[in-house]
Amino acid sequence: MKKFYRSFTYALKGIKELYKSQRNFRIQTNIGLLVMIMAFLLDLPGNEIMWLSFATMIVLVMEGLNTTIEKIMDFINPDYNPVVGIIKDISAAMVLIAAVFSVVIGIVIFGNAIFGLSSRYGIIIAIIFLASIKLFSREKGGKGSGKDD
Ligand SMILES: Nc1ncnc2c1ncn2[C@@H]1O[C@H](COP(=O)(O)OP(=O)(O)OP(=O)(O)O)[C@@H](O)[C@H]1O
Repeated sequence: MKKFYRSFTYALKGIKELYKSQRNFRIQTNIGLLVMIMAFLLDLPGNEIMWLSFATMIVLVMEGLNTTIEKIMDFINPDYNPVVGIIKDISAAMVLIAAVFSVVIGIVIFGNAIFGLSSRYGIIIAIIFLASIKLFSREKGGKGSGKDD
């Protein structure tokens, strides 16, 4: 039990470090808090609260992972290196994907609860995002870079 308590305090230290050093983590925490307060005030059903909690937490988890990867890369290779750049970019991309997922969940749930909107608006955002990935990642050959590992 003592060991569990110690691990918990280390984890809290990590959260404190993330909150103090990462602006994005602070913003995401505040948005998450707002989302949860709104869910409470709107008295949303349990399954919607679960989706909103999942969406909020996954963004915070991905931001933590992104920060960890950035710190590891800066530690093992403080100089400019294109591979480090690619690793950091991909790491940031994962946060963006989680954020878009959260926006889709937010639009579906709050859109319906506040404005009576159809869930289709959430689907539209997801389609636009996924289509944008294809559109902006197109190479001349039309099938990505052809450099898959
Ligand atoms: N050592 C490096 N070599 C090559 N490119 C890098 C390097 N460090 C950063 N970059 C590029 O700059 C971008 C931003 O990196 P950085 O580590 O500053 O992330 P950040 O999101 O600004 O971090 P922070 O959370 O500290 O503000 C990376 O996604 C990458 O494209």
